[in-house]
Amino acid sequence: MTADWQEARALAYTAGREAAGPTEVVSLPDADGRTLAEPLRALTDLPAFPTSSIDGWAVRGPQPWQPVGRVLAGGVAAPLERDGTCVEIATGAMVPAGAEMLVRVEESTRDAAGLVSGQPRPRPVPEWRLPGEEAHKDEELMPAGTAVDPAVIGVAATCGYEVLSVRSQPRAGLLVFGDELLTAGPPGAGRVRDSLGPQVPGWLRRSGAVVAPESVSGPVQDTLAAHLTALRGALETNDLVCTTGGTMHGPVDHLHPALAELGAEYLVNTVAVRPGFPMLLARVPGKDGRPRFLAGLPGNPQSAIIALITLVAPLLAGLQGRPAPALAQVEAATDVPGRGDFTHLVLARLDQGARSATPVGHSGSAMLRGLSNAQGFLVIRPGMRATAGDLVPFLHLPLIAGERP
Ligand SMILES: Nc1nc2c(c(=O)[nH]1)N[C@H]1C(S)=C(S)[C@@H](COP(=O)(O)OP(=O)(O)OC[C@H]3O[C@@H](n4cnc5c(N)ncnc54)[C@H](O)[C@@H]3O)O[C@H]1N2
Ligand code: MOO
Repeated sequence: MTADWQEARALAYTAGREAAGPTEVVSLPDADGRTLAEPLRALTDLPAFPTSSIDGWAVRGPQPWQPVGRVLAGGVAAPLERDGTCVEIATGAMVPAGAEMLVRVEESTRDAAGLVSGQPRPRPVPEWRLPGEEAHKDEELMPAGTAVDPAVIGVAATCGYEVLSVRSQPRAGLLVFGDELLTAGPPGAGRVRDSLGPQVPGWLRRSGAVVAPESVSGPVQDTLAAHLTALRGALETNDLVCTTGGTMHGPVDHLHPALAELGAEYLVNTVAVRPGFPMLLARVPGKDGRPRFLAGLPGNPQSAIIALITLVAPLLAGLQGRPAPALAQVEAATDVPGRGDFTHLVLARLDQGARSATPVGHSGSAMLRGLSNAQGFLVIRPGMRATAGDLVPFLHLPLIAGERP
């Protein structure tokens, strides 16, 4: 049955969550781009000890102060036991017990006898960082499901972690269907270039999947036998197999018959969205007991990318244990028509501040020029239309920062 667009996204996400991959323990550098499988907790107070934020003197009692030692970053300071004494201290060094103030070196003097005088900066602004100022021991700093980026890795290192528990990365493959497709040279004489084989792996990777080069193949011959062989092979080694084309019921559309042969269970079979209507998502039992997924992307190139961000991106988010991809809200810069009972996804370009979006040209479902000029889609829900100035949901393409400024 045709699913509502929002429901289809939710179904895909839930199916992914239910099949989320096992946990792996990886080194901090290898955790980049992965997802926390457990909350990240502070292992100690942070800072773990009172830490000088200046180069100068740690002093006790009234001045002048007799220097009795020196403490550098990395050292353990002996306590200051008597009034009228101080130790020389470096930025990052542990403040000795007994110290009452820190005096900056440039705000201090030494007399001929070596005694130090100076003006400590008045409290409550101490010149040192107090234990627990940034985090308390066992405090949750980030929940499970957090995407690991370089800053998260930095926090984990600050806390003292060497490894992180992360979700395994879903492995995805791609099978391109269509005897009319060329893999080299310009289109003509009834044939078109395959524009999905070269681009879909990039979108999958940006959505968190690992795509091995040997898991991308096509064009697969337009016969049921060839489809079955290719699908069985791809499902052996991948958690998710995307196919392009053949989602309809034309004379050489073999996807549905192949799914029947494989005993696949449809989670979504057509979505009330324009473009992209014939997209599908199915689940196939894996030999190891874990389910495999099959996403059928329609052949029209823009429709295929819409199916990717409608079904595949939420599925991959679920498989990685991440939150479902959220919609933004932006102002429609112009009037945007609806599509009756269908959700209308309208390729649009965000303005500099990403507050408003303007539909782009060349956005037919068989075209890709508009896609390469947009950051995502304005979402016009069934029965709706937008008037310039209305706040409208916006679905981002999974672009990396800086890719479409
Ligand atoms: N009788 C009907 N026919 C069609 C309907 C319909 O409702 N009734 N819907 C149309 C819509 S909408 C779409 S979308 C397509 C989806 O069809 P398929 O998924 O079966 O895709 P194909 O027929 O294989 O190809 C459609 C179109 O896309 C071109 N194509 C396919 N793969 C690629 C590729 N990798 N790179 C570039 N271009 C590709 C293909 O040559 C066709 O032009 O069905 C409509 N028909
Ligand atoms: O639904 Mo088709 O996917 O409009 O081009």
